[in-house]
Amino acid sequence: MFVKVCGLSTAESVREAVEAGADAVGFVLTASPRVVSPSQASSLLAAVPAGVSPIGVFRHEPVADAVAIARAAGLEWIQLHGPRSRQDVAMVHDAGMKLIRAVTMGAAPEEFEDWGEDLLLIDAAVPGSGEAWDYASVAALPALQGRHWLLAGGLDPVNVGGASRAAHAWGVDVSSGVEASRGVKDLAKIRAFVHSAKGADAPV
Ligand SMILES: O=C(O)c1ccccc1NCC(=O)[C@H](O)[C@H](O)COP(=O)(O)O
Repeated sequence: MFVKVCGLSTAESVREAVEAGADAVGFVLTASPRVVSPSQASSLLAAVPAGVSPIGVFRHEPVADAVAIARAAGLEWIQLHGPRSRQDVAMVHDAGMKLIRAVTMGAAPEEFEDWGEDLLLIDAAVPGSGEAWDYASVAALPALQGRHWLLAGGLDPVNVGGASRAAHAWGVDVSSGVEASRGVKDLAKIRAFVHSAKGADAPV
């Protein structure tokens, strides 16, 4: 199970996610209670070892702006929320970067198709809201079969196992569910989430 922990803003929280076994860490570079500046994100990279992917998260920014900001921060991966096109995916790759394309669980069927992104992320209606949804509703979508995609929205250390199994997810992403209060990460919850998620696809 691939695990991404998002909305990290301190070196301690990055280290906790990495030591727990996270595969990716997310830095929010758009309007959010979790926002970090490009220079803060750049500093946090010191706590990210090779083999763990640091990802810059954007919402309404045009692709060119997101690419420029991520590049200034030293990031090679970006995560784009908001309405996007196949041309946007190509622009990210033409810039030499990798892409997580985020769609909401109620998106039109064509948005779940493979547009060439490196990973698809299926989220609640409002990103970073901590809002749970009917995870099983995407399990049988033909466009997802055999794909690498991340489940997000309202996950926490307790529900991640059942949610990922219900959705047939390849990986998971969390932010609110590992916080003590909005925008403030809880180190014990980060560790518990990564361990729960990593154990979720083990035989029971
Ligand atoms: O975290 C935010 O505030 C945010 C703002 C704008 C775009 C994306 C944002 N977060 C993305 C994520 O944290 C995750 O990809 C995902 O939405 C998980 O959210 P949560 O339900 O809080 O676990």
